[in-house]
Amino acid sequence: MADTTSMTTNPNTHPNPHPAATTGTTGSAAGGPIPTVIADRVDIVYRVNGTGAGRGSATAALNRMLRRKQTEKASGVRKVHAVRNVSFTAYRGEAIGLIGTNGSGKSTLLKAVAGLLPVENGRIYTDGQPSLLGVNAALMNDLTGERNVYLGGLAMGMSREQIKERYQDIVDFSGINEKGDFITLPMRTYSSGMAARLRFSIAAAKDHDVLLIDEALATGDRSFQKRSEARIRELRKHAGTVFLVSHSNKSIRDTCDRVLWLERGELRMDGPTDEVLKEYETFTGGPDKPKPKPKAKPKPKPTPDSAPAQSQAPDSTSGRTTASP
Ligand SMILES: Nc1ncnc2c1ncn2[C@@H]1O[C@H](COP(=O)(O)OP(=O)(O)OP(=O)(O)O)[C@@H](O)[C@H]1O
Repeated sequence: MADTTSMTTNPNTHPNPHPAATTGTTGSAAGGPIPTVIADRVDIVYRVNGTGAGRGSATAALNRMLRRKQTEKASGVRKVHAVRNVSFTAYRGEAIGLIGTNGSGKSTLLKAVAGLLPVENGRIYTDGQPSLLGVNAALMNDLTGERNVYLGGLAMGMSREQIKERYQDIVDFSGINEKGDFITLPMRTYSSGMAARLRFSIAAAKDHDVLLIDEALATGDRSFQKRSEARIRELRKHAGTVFLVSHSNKSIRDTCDRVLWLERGELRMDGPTDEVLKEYETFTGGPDKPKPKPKAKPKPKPTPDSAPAQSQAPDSTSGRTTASP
């Protein structure tokens, strides 16, 4: 089984295996664009235990251990082939959107680039340290926002001094304290949007070689999304590479100049944002416009005949659930 591999400093050691796959603006040094991530015919397969009879029970687990020599299927292991034969090269200074319908393999691919999942076949070469910022990034819910800023900062390799220096900026960027002193409350008291904002703010406090963002922008409100998009553009300027997984075509359009479209684990398209989104929107049945508000139905004019019928109709409050105090 192959695994994520660090690139050597000499790019010639691992020449770009698929130069034609790359488009868009690329950060470049005197010698040309500098590759930061190369995925070379990557397959990623999950193995799910306990799909046979007696699933989940201790006896089933014991049986599986004893019947090691049996085929995976017979011992109740099922394979999910999440990413199939995917190749691309990302360069410094690029912001790359990862799109695809649910279950198409976006998060899986991102985790593999971060080195958190092994690949079944192929190789992933990365230059520098990739950092995955997911909505489920591992901060501790029982700790205050403040403690989590330190925890997250330390986890990203920042020193205490650096975190202390940037602490106020992180809190201000997150907007957590806009509605009160929430930063001193445990994170479990935050709404999902607030928690995602704090995670993004912590991750964005550092300049990353390769920053992998999984849907974090979707949870913030519009003004936070704008700040985040501006920060992503800044990160790119500092010669990093940003990958953004999102179901919001608008976020992708505003932030990325190149898009990888995955479908059923396969790389369906790799190209400039507009081109790929155009095809994707045709595939999914149109751009992701905000849903129009349902128009209020014009009330029928009361007539003497209809009046009794109207009084029979359910009133507007029927079906509503009222929260008990
Ligand atoms: N831990 C896991 N164990 C087994 N299968 C998994 C696991 N995580 C994901 N999968 C499967 O891998 C495939 C790709 O999932 P993945 O989460 O990467 O898709 P995605 O494109 O990020 O989806 P979404 O847009 O819904 O977040 C799916 O078929 C999913 O069921």
